[in-house]
Amino acid sequence: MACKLPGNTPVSGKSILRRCAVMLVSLLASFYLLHSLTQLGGSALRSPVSASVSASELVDASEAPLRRKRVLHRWVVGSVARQRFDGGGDAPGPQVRDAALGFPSAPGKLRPLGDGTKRLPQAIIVGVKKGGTRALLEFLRVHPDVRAAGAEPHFFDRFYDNGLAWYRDLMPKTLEGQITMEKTPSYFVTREAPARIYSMSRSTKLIVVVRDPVTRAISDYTQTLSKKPDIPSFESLTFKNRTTGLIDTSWSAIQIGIYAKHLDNWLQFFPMHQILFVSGERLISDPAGELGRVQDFLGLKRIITDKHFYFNETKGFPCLKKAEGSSKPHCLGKTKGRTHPNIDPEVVQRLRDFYRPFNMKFYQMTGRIFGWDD
Ligand SMILES: Nc1ncnc2c1ncn2[C@@H]1O[C@H](COP(=O)(O)OS(=O)(=O)O)[C@@H](OP(=O)(O)O)[C@H]1O
Repeated sequence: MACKLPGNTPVSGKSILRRCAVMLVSLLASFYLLHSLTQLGGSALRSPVSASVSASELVDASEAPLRRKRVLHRWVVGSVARQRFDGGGDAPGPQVRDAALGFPSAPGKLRPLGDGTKRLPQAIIVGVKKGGTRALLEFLRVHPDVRAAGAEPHFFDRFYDNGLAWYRDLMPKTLEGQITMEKTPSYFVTREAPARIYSMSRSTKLIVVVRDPVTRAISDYTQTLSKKPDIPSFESLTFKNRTTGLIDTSWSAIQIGIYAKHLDNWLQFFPMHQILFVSGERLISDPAGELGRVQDFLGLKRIITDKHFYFNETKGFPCLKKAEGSSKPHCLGKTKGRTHPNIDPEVVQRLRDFYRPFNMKFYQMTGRIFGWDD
């Protein structure tokens, strides 16, 4: 390698050799440093992906930034945030995602990462599917003393074998005095759920959002239809035998709405005063009113009031003026508030007749007339 010195400065041969050696050493040192840095950065960013990425994920280069964001995300907030993304119909809005990532999307109640402790939930929204459970949780998390897992953990029905430590790890960190919450609507109809929740903590507060079982069934069917457009009609699924008019109570869309029967199961473990029933209908017509009851039940200061909501004409539902950790208005996503298909009025009437006695029993048990049979 030729060694030239800048300018025409007269120098001795020995001095040239010394300077050349110094330059060579520093050049080698720089190369080594650069190499180490790229190795470190490269492997750190790559290894979590290579461990979990599938071949199909690798083909689309346009996905790369998103994937990196996901990896970063996994590092920063772990499984809690991961859940926030995989909720299917319950996918959170961008502000919630940014908050989960620890990005300060807006001034609010975001605290530096690492604050607080992960705790098992003291209150759980246990049901019912299509009752309005997502709306309730999104509204509740506006409260500074409520922190909630984003997506549905399904611990007490699907993942119980994973153990309580696994479950706790899904929870957000909370500070002293804050309530940890989650919602999984399928718990309400899971036989084992009451005993399991009881064995976690007998003082767990339970919330059930209930809705007219007929519209709930149609809503449930609408959701299934959106995923599997080829399923039989609602009318044909409703009956075991259409001519005899025998209702198929084994169809989950019908079964879930027999609230009195499921509630019986919970009352074997929890006293009535530990369960709050929220009207899905009132949650739409008077969200602040229902949220007032929920805050009282949870022992929270009534912070969420009328001022937090506005009625969005396009959505046809109440929305938040400001979502948690954001200064922007926030409505629930497209999967909430779907248009239902028209159902044969005779079938609807038949279902109303079917549910009436169960509804009456439910009103009696809960001490609240929900008005589904007016
Ligand atoms: N504010 C607001 N915005 C949008 N949607 C609202 C709201 N409040 C209640 N609802 C009703 O919530 C229904 C979905 O209930 P869930 O969130 O419990 O569904 S799920 O079980 O989690 O899939 C959903 O049912 P569908 O109308 O059938 O889509 C809504 O009627």
